Amino acid sequence: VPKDAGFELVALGVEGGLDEGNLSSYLIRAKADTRYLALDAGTVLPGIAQALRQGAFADLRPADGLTPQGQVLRNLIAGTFISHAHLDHVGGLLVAATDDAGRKPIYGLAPTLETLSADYFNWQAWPNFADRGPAPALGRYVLTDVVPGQWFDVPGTSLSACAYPLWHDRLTSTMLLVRSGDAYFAYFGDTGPDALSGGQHRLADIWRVLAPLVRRHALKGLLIEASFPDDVPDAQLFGHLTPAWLLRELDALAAATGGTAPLKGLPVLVGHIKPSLVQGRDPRALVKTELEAGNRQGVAFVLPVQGQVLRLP
Ligand SMILES: Nc1ncnc2c1ncn2[C@@H]1O[C@@H]2COP(=O)(O)O[C@H]2[C@H]1O
Repeated sequence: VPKDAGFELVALGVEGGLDEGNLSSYLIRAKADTRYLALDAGTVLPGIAQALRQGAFADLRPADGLTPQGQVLRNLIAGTFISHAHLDHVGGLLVAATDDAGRKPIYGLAPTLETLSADYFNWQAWPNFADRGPAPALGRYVLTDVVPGQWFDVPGTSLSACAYPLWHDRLTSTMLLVRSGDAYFAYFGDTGPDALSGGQHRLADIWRVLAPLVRRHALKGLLIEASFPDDVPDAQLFGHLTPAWLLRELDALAAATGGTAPLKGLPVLVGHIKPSLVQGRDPRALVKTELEAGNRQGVAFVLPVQGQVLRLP
């Protein structure tokens, strides 16, 4: 294994709602690379600012008369993957678009990009910074449909990636499997458990894909959601996971790999926890406690905080 294998992740936004300054967005790069692929874009510029305050992007050199925040946005983000077009996964990209560099790819499944185009980049909700839709199409972003199960390269990086559909209530969300050399990382957009999906088996299909990678320790980690603590009833999950449902899905991954052993120590990053407006309730603490209490597979749960840099060797 080359010593520069593996990934670096920067958490730009980690929460599952309510705080528009801290919504799902992560940057990922291969350790040997300079540039990142953004994984969702709920909160972008405030997340970059927070990461800079915490010492991220240490190799940044003054360039182009830009602020450090501007350099990261314009020069270090090579493209963006959108798991689904919900506002809390695209808002940061839209707001930053006025000052982003072109032409950058936005990757997503066809229906996701069609929603982006029709409902945001339409000159009514927002100027059309995309390369399709109502004229003039400014072309700063190249909407790039990806096909489930088909690998594509991310120009400007050594990454390639492959999308898999996920069940998310009334729409399709996406898992992106990211690859650099023989190192893999699985980024899950919002998803509910197979058992509540009305007979779909999106996660089971994905566990079958990931199992051989887990078995030979090529999967360096995964990032998945646990939106609500366990006391939220199934009928109010709206296509999301709780710790109990996530733990059951990890059992399914273990079964697909042929046992618990390969999962020991696997970094499982957990995001999209929804803050609560109820006095005294701390969903983040509840989710963490519930995950640790039920950690039958011995994975390494991590709850990233905004601005954190995570290294996955
Ligand atoms: N039927 C519903 N009733 C009330 N709230 C909902 C309903 N469906 C979705 N939501 C909320 O709307 C949010 C949209 O983003 P999320 O999927 O993260 O989480 C969803 C829930 O918090």
